[in-house]
Amino acid sequence: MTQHFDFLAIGAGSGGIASANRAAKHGKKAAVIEAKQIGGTCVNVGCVPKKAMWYAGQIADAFNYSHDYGFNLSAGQFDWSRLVKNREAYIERIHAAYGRGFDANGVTVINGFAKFVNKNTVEVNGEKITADHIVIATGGRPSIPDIPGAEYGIDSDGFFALTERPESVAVIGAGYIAVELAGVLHALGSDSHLLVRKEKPLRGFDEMLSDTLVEQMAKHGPTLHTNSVPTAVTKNADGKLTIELENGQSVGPVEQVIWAIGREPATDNINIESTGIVLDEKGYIPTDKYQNTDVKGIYAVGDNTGRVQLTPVAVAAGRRLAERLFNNKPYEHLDYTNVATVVFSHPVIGTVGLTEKEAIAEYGKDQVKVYNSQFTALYQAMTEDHRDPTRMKLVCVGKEEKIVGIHSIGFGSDELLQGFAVAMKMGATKADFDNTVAIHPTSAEEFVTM
Ligand SMILES: Cc1cc2nc3c(=O)[nH]c(=O)nc-3n(C[C@H](O)[C@H](O)[C@H](O)COP(=O)(O)OP(=O)(O)OC[C@H]3O[C@@H](n4cnc5c(N)ncnc54)[C@H](O)[C@@H]3O)c2cc1C
Ligand SMILES: NC(=O)c1ccc[n+]([C@@H]2O[C@H](COP(=O)([O-])OP(=O)(O)OC[C@H]3O[C@@H](n4cnc5c(N)ncnc54)[C@H](O)[C@@H]3O)[C@@H](O)[C@H]2O)c1
Repeated sequence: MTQHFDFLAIGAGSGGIASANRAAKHGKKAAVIEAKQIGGTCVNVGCVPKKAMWYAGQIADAFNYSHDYGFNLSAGQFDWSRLVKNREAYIERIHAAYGRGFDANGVTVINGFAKFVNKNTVEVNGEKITADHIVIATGGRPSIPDIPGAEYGIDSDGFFALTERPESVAVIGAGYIAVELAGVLHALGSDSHLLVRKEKPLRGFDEMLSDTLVEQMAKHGPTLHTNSVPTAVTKNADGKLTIELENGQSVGPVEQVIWAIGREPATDNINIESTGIVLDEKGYIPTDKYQNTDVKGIYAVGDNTGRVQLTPVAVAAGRRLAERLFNNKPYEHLDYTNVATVVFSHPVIGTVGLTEKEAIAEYGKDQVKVYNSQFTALYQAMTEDHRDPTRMKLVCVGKEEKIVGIHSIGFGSDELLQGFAVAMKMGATKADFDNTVAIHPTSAEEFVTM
């Protein structure tokens, strides 16, 4: 018999789970269909395991500082497999918590791969399911380049599957994932190389952030190879890998090659054509600001819409969709501007709003005022070898100096940003920041004392 739901989410990742739970809380008969593991990318092969590995890197850094703080310690033998075991056990606890949440809300979980039959019907494990409202929340997957030997490399999913620490590794890419994984591997003792196609990583970020990252990487980070476009990967007799570059040079041999060159939407294999939806040229699902596709009753949220690819964005879009559909809020939608984000690099970056360049392009040079600050965080000021500068920038516009960009790199930049992002979203000016008494001694206080 065909099962029917009020609301059906294809994909139980960040967006699917959030929307289905919210629909069920409003009394709707809701279901999620998941082909792999509940929690999707973020929980299983993204934010969560990445942050656990990043914390391991932070602990390794703390060992390096410990002597200056009076301890006679060294990192000693690091057991990668124990870290992975504990990380995966934590992820299992998250799966269980999601299960309890579904039970409490009355959301049905269907395991299997869903394909559309028509705009109201999907097929899973040979069974048909219909729904009044269907949200496509299928996320994305890592891209692999089309070059000889690319298959010798692994992607971020493969990184999380590693059961041993590679002695040497080349990470290819210049975005979030590349700098995060290269930074973690370096901190945990692998001989790490980061290969970027142009002159530096994180080129879309404020120059101050990317330049500081490059400067500190040169002192104690992975080896950065700029202008390095891979053309082939070759496997040597001992199993090690060498990356051939367009400029005639090569990098390697290394034990592992990790591709971190971007992600593609998981929309190509769900028979979406049968619904009448037409994908854009990159395979993303076009949606309006209400997450509506061109077909009535079908919506899309999260990474497969080609907007900001972050978990809280998928969650917020999914929840707002359910609020709009089932809680009498016809105009509820997500504002995609000024989304704060953290790059868990070494050192960590927190950023929200416009870069200095973007602000000048949008408002004109005479309208933009920038405040910069550089200092050594007290945590590192105590250490002999790691007195790296923390750098912060406020980008302000107009006579009233409305804050349109907040950028920070250095110890604590991750945790300090959220509150400042609230202030910026509320329209704070530089004077509002100045009127706020500082919390001392912290790094965050620098933003109200510039
Ligand atoms: C290495 C890495 C680190 C990241 N770190 C961060 C971070 O620190 N902070 C942050 O905010 N974001 C981070 N992200 C991004 C974040 O994980 C994504 O933005 C988020 O998971 C997107 O959620 P989603 O619901 O769109 O898709 P996903 O979480 O990818 O979920 C989609 C789900 O749909 C399932 N699925 C796909 N097709 C079907 C089908 N036909 N039938 C049934 N099920 C299907 C998939 O198996 C998957 O479980 C990271 C991503 C990666 C790869
Ligand atoms: N901390 C976080 O919040 C976090 C962490 C990881 C991922 N994410 C999200 O996931 C998304 C995907 O991350 P990502 O790092 O895969 O993508 P990305 O788009 O951030 O970066 C991909 C990089 O690969 C480079 N590249 C593309 N093709 C290449 C090629 N053939 N050879 C060499 N380099 C190539 C690009 O220039 C780009 O710099 C991010 O945009 C982000 O939204 C967020």
